[in-house]
Amino acid sequence: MAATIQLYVVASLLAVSYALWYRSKARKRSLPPGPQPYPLIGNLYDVPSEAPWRTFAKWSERYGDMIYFHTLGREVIVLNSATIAHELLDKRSAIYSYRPFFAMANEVIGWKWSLPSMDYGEKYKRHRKYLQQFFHKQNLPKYYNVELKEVHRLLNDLLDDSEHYAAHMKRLAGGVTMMLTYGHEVTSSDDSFIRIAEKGVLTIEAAGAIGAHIVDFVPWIRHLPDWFPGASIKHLPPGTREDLHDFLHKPFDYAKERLAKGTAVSCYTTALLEETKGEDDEGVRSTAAITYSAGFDTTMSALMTAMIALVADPVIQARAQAEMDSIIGKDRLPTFDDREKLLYMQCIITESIRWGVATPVGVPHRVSQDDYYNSYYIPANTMIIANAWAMLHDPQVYPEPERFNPDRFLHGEGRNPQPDPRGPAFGFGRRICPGKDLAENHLWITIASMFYAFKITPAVNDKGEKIPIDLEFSEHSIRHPKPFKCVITPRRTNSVALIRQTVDI
Ligand code: HEM
Repeated sequence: MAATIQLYVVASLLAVSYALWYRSKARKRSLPPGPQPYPLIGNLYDVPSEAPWRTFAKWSERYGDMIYFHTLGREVIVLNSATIAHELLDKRSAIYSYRPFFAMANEVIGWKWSLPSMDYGEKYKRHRKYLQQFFHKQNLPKYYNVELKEVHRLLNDLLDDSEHYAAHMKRLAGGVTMMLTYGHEVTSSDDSFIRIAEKGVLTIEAAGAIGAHIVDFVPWIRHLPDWFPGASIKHLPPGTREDLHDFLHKPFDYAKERLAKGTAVSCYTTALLEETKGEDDEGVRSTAAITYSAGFDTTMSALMTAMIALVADPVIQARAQAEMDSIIGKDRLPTFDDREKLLYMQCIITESIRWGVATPVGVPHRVSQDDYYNSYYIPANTMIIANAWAMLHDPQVYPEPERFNPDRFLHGEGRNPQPDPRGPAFGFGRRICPGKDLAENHLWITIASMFYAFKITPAVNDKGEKIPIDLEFSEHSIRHPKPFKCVITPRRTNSVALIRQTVDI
């Protein structure tokens, strides 16, 4: 009898082991291909901390456009093709709109209120609705006057002090956000709200690359008491929490106070405070703060990208100016009404969005349940990275991808325009960037106005020779063209008068 039981136990153990082995093998076989992992750490050392999107794009040559790897137990799938990203993230957005949990950024530093890192659910939907309704394409004409005012201020600043053009453009981008969000007017680069916002956004840097911190892989470390050996890993630079707190609260309190006193300038915060009648201050406060943290740096990147491209290529710049002269004439500055007619300028904006790829890997998504695509198995909770950089620099889709060439998007007889880059550039499905139309308006009116009013050329050295423009980008999670020097001169004799007239308007 005992022998029978023993035999039965051994047979059962063998059967269970075989089933587990078979399951893991079958699972492995049907996962998308990817680099060979090491035991336990997986592919931790295969993913470079600098510009991983380039490495992911290279992997496509070996593994195809859907690549699986894992690091310390976190499963990741990279999508290098816009078609696959569309199939999964757009068409199956009901299960692909979740976010991975990033313990360091969300819990340790305290960014869990922020929409881009918030998981999908009721609270997320409410916050998203707030942003979406205010920044809906149909509502944007209401904000044209704010944008025009800021752009005209920029033109005046460039006349007064063209050397610090980058600082003036920062003031412009920050100024539009602060006015639309809090009704606060930014009059100098040294504005106190901008300083608060800059410090607040910097706190995220304590997280290192998002998802690269040990706490992100071993989340329970965040619960260790500070005195516990090893807990130092979650220590933050002094002032981090205070800076983040000020960023969230100070501008919001200012707008709320002014609303109570009846002196508020109508803006995102006041409109929503009135709508929610004091029942969701937290939602209004956190979505207001996100307009700066998600919108400022990305918009700056797009502005600088378009600018450097036009400065580096005088032929493209002259062509854009000739088109503007033919549509606008010579006696007024551009307005939003000109946009539809300026087809080449529209292609410049589209090409800037493609060429610069401000957010090369966007924000990762998470799939909430097991799924299959083209017979590949996608395990529940896998992090999905849409590699916009690979999609927008794929030579099969965009020949000579490193070349800035607005003609790719020209329509007309005999032309075959290349795919619109806005999908990959602004993200997918229910998570698509809610500020995309605002950002594009901003980009359009700024670039059109600057190049209508000024001729902008590379700086010259002591010998009068042009200093070549370095078209390299700094490859952070938001890509920026490296700083460059240029000469900004009024384009026509009446340009100064046209710009100065705007001061009194
Ligand atoms: C050129 C400028 C911009 C670019 C390239 C850009 C790009 C992106 C991308 C790629 C995402 C991730 C989408 C996804 O998860 O699939 C995103 C999300 C987001 N963006 Fe933008 N963005 C820009 C400007 C703005 C502006 C001006 C605002 C503010 C009004 C904004 C607010 C947001 C928010 C709140 C999210 C999170 C959405 C969510 O998780 O549901 N962005 N953006």
